[in-house]
Amino acid sequence: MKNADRNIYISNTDVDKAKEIFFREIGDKLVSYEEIDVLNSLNRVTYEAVFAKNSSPHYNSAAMDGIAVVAENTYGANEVNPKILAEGKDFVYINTGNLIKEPYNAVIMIEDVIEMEEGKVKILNPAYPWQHIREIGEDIVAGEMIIPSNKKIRPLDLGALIAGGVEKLKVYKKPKIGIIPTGSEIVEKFEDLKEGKIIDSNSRVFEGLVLEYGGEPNRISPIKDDYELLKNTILKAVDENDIVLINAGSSAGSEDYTVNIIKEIGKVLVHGVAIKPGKPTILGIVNEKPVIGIPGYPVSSYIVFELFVKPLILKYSKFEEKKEEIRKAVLSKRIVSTLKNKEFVRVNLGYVKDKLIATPLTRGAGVTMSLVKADGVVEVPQSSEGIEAGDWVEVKLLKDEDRIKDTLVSIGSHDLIMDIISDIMPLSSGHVGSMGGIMAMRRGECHVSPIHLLDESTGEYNISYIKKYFKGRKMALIKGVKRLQGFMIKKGNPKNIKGFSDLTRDDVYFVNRQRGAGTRILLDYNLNKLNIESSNIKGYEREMTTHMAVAVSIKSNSSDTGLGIMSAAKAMNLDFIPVGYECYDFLVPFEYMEDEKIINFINVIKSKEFKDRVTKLGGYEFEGTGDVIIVGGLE
Ligand SMILES: Nc1nc2c(c(=O)[nH]1)N[C@H]1C(S)=C(S)[C@@H](COP(=O)(O)OP(=O)(O)OC[C@H]3O[C@@H](n4cnc5c(N)ncnc54)[C@H](O)[C@@H]3O)O[C@H]1N2
Ligand code: MOO
Repeated sequence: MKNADRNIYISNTDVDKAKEIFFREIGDKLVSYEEIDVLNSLNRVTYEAVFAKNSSPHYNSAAMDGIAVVAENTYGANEVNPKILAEGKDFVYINTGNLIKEPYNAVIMIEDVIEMEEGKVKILNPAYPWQHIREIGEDIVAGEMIIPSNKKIRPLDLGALIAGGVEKLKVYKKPKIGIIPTGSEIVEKFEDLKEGKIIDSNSRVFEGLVLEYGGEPNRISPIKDDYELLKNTILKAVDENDIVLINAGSSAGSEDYTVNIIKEIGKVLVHGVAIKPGKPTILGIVNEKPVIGIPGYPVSSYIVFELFVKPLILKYSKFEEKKEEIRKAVLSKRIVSTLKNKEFVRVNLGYVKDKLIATPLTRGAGVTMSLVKADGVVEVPQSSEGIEAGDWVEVKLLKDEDRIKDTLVSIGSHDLIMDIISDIMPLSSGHVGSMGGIMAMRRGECHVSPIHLLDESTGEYNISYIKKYFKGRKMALIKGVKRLQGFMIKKGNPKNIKGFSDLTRDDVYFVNRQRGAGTRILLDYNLNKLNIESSNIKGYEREMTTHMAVAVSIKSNSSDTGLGIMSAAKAMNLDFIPVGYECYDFLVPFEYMEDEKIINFINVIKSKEFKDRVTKLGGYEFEGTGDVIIVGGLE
């Protein structure tokens, strides 16, 4: 395919400008209402105020179980001169809710009625008119407004509408959203998931979001990249829906047809928005209906949905938009950005003292998990080339702030046990290596730093580093786990790797950890000891930030070996050559030791549940786990 046939001329329209162009074109013409049965009205939004047809109660009714009497006939009753009443003449028995018939005008509770012979009762106190009677309209008076316009009907409102005799009412029409997943590689069923195929997850996310925002999703099965087929599918969807979403095929691939089809059958208002992720967004109109081409990557598709589709659905459904909760936070890790676009960076959040700390998550547009794990989103403006660690940023909360307040913030070395801890207690875990953790702790940006730093002169772990970097400050080291470090290798060890000296072989490709990672220090320590030049190791410069990333690199044949923990090797079904146990401990400023989050944390790592689950990972030992060593301060 020639470039001329591809859509390589994607624009870079500012996001606010794109919204303005799009929403101006759509206007209000599509908002409409329908009259529906009250029984189907839950969660719908009223188009106009609803007034009661009937009063409730619509007859005078007994408010208590007892007898109905004529109040005036009971006057003068007292202990000395009780009144004797005859059934059928002076009173009738009545239950709560029963109709009060003429001439009765008061109810005496059964507890105050003394039964005598058949058909006779005695009362010791008079009744006053209308006592224990619910009069007509006590609750709702016919003609009274039950709920105003633009109100979402809750179960309680539904009750009041029915009580008020409302049988039908006008509500905003739910917008129908046609959802078209596209791509020859996209499959719907797990059994079709062969190599090169991708399961359609995006359109399921859209379905859920459409429902949440008050629309009616009409999803179809994924369709192949075929111009005519896609064109006809879009035309049909436009015919049957109010808004049409086409997922993937929005960029410059040889089979990205969407933009040309919309051009042919309608109008493309914008192709290319200055956002990351989400750049190749298409905003178009076909037969006066909005048609949106949403980029295929899952994170891109979610962000584009939230930016352009959500406000559109809300405009029709009149569901109220939840107020955005914006907070100021300190960034714990640098974000590099470009001047080309506004970037949406997913972050973990946690409060350290009164400071909200934002730790950026992976930024790849394909990493759905960065959204699943995110507590908030930081928008890096187009005018910014990045944000430094320690800078203040604005963050939009995605989770409840109370939960964020309960979250323990950990920044430092990565280990699989952090996932287990975060499954037992709220934990935000940033992976920047042991030294990165120490730096973050010095800046006051975390409660704990998992570290495993080998002192090359003494062979001891962690203590000397704490003394060096926290001079004069009282720190606590919570003993964590002993974990087995070693070489991860492919199953069966096809390259016959035995130890560090094999790393310089011509046929061995190594994958390294980032500078400052404890595992990197362990490697350099051993290379030094054995007089091995790092420049002779192929792949020494390739840095990964987690053990699992190293394991994946070996598993996927990008490299032959790397240093890492046994549990990561086991998780990826790799073989493992042990190098030795190291101490993976948790550094905490002494003043936080009373903090409930730290107390909880210690309880968690001492717990049987934690130890059982970690043991299953393989390669861990528990020696004094949870014990506290005080380092520094006034000794
Ligand atoms: N030469 C260029 N290449 C690309 C550009 C560009 O400007 N020039 N833009 C890149 C960006 S940014 C994005 S975002 C993607 C968007 O691509 P498309 O919208 O055309 O989508 P595809 O290429 O078909 O798919 C991308 C990715 O998403 C997966 N996918 C698609 N549909 C689904 C679904 N329903 N559920 C889950 N995942 C889905 C698909 O398999 C791909 O992995 O283009 C870049 N390329
Ligand atoms: O715009 Mo794409 O969504 O950055 O990956």
